[in-house]
Amino acid sequence: MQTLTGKAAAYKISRRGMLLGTGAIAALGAALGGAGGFKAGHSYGVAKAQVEADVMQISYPIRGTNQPGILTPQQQQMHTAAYTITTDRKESLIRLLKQWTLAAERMMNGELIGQYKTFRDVPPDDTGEADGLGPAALTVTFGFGKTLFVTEDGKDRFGIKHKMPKELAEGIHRMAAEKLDPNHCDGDVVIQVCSEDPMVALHAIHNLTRIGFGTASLKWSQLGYGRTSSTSTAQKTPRNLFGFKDGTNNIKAQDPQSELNQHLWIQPGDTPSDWAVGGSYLCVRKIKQFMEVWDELVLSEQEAIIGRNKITGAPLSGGDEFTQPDFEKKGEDGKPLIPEDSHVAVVHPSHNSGARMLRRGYNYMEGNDKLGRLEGGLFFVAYVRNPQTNFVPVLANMVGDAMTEYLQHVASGLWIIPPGLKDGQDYVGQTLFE
Ligand SMILES: C=CC1=C(C)c2cc3[nH]c(cc4nc(cc5[nH]c(cc1n2)c(C)c5CCC(=O)O)C(CCC(=O)O)=C4C)c(C)c3C=C
Ligand SMILES: [Fe+2]
Repeated sequence: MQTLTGKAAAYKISRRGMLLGTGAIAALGAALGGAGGFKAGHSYGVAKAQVEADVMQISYPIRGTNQPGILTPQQQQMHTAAYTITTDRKESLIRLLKQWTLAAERMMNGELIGQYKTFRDVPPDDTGEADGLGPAALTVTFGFGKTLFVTEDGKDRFGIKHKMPKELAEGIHRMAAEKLDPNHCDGDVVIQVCSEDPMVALHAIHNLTRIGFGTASLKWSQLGYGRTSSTSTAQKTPRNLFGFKDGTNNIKAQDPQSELNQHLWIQPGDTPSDWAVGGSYLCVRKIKQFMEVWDELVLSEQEAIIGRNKITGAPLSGGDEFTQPDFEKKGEDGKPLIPEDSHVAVVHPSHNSGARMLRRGYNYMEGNDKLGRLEGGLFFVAYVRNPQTNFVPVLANMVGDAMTEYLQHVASGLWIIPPGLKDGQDYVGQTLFE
């Protein structure tokens, strides 16, 4: 096993030593959106190609206080996979976590994960489909499910049950509008891969799954294309499949550290023996959106259901996209301008004991059903410090949400996210096993 090299810089663009930082994605948006004033034709084509090439060179480090892929500027592509650990031997699990960590670091650096072209008489270590593409802002984020700590029949196979936080053990209870497929829920280990390039994301899960053969078997996997949140103020707010701006009032990397500590990162005293300080919880809901029904609602109905203007994203109480909603403000008819059962009113922190979450979801589209209806929706992803205060009650409140009629929750999952890899550590989650 080779040791990890680590990276001191928060992130880098290797080619031409050009640092773009969180503005890189904004620069891409500005150039591609024409905001920078590029004229049509040759110069636009050259600029677009240049920005795309630069984005392919963005790389993030695996080492740090927190894992990458959470507060990292949200990338456009996602491939998330959940695995069943098929061994009962702790040493085999740790060996797998070391191999996964090393492979993740290599791929995040834009490197191949082992010998690829050298020996013609053995299968190459790397599956190869991202050769030459660059790191493309790849992040690999690991999480541990309840069943890694204790199996469904109560077995403590890795001797870590005493380190399972009660917030994970409680899970996510049954909710309104759900028809969950158990084969697509939870999992012993989850790996969330995000990138600006679809092939780079697919390649990472392909390689990691291959490394797991014999120790970890793929339970389910999910592709997401088109982010539905922003995690940095430098990013333009994207839209979801109902056509609304999504991710406006999200936790962002630029928020005060005190706010991030209160709502996002696990703090001392939160988990047994503090093994997960600097970690978080990953809460997932795969939500089918009934687009054909939604698309026939008149614009004002759609806006009343969300509580925001469809074009600008501003709250119906007025202002611009980033004005805070005023739930007291009434219209001429004496009713609140933002309906009480609108999505924004139901999930807003002011109606949920101040609870906030970092949303990091993706649109998905998986063909169509037998009646020709699109099979698509939102792969909802939220990171929180405590799922039982910051996620589950908000989700439960959606029973009174006017949008719920147009949704069906089809999958669900909860995992604890270990902290970032520290110097001297050689696998993600090491503090859990020591
Ligand atoms: C339990 C948490 C949430 C689920 C599930 C959820 C599903 C869901 N949301 C949209 C569309 C929008 N959501 C918006 C805001 C918003 N949503 C949640 C939580 C859940 N959404 C929160 C906490 C917030 C922020 C509320 C606030 O502080 O103002 C918005 C408005 C724009 C924004 O701020 O992002 C939209 C639009 C869909 C379509 C959906 C399920 C498919
Ligand atoms: Fe929402």
